[in-house]
Amino acid sequence: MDYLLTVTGLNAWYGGAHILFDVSLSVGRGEVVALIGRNGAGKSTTLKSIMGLVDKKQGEIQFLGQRINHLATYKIARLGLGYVPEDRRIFAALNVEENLLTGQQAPRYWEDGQPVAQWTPEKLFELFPNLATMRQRPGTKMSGGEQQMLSVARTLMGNPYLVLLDEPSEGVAPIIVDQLKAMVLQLKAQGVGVLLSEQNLDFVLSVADRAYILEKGEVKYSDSIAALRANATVRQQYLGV
Ligand SMILES: Nc1ncnc2c1ncn2[C@@H]1O[C@H](COP(=O)(O)OP(=O)(O)OP(=O)(O)O)[C@@H](O)[C@H]1O
Repeated sequence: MDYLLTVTGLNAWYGGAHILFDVSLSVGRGEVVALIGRNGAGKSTTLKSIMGLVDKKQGEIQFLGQRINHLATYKIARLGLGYVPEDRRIFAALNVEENLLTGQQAPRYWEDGQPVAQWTPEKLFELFPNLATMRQRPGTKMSGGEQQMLSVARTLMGNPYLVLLDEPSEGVAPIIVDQLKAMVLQLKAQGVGVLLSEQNLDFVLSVADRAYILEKGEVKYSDSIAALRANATVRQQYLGV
């Protein structure tokens, strides 16, 4: 498989604290890959490192065959790597439509000339019907789950080849979790890659193709979702479920 993203031997530090130890992973076109592990395992740090948001790191990160290790975050985003941070970061003073427009980027094409999934506010309102009912609502007057949807939708406005999703289901009502699952599957169907950090195993089992389990900053297990589903010992040992 041609990978959209490959991470090889990634180490990361916050100040003097060594957090990630030789993390390697890959995500292919149309592939949903889960990064799972308990609180503090290093999932967010892995995604932040890929996006150039961790000051000190070592290792190799390639996106679409290009080394992105030393690029500024905004340049990485403009290459078509979308990122939805755990804390959502929507613009509180802007309404839903205005927030969406801040994420807008030009259409993109795969190497073979096929268009990458191209998003407009109207298409996103079909995908997230809740947002369609609050187009003029400011960010301050939205629930956490609605903000989560908006944060994902704004990232999709950049027509990314690949999206990094940091714990999208955390603290979100079940009906919105269902919409987020459907969204991930729709991205996959359109060939977009997804790297999903999640603690919600049900979410992972519903949408992912493969999974990596992180523990204390190291990849302890990596296999297909079918294998993870069948392996109660690994699930119990690393995830406690
Ligand atoms: N800004 C920071 N400064 C110092 N240490 C940090 C910082 N952010 C995270 N850490 C530490 O790095 C480790 C990994 O955290 P990280 O947020 O990547 O874990 P996670 O798997 O995403 O967990 P969670 O679900 O709790 O976010 C933890 O020990 C955490 O305390």
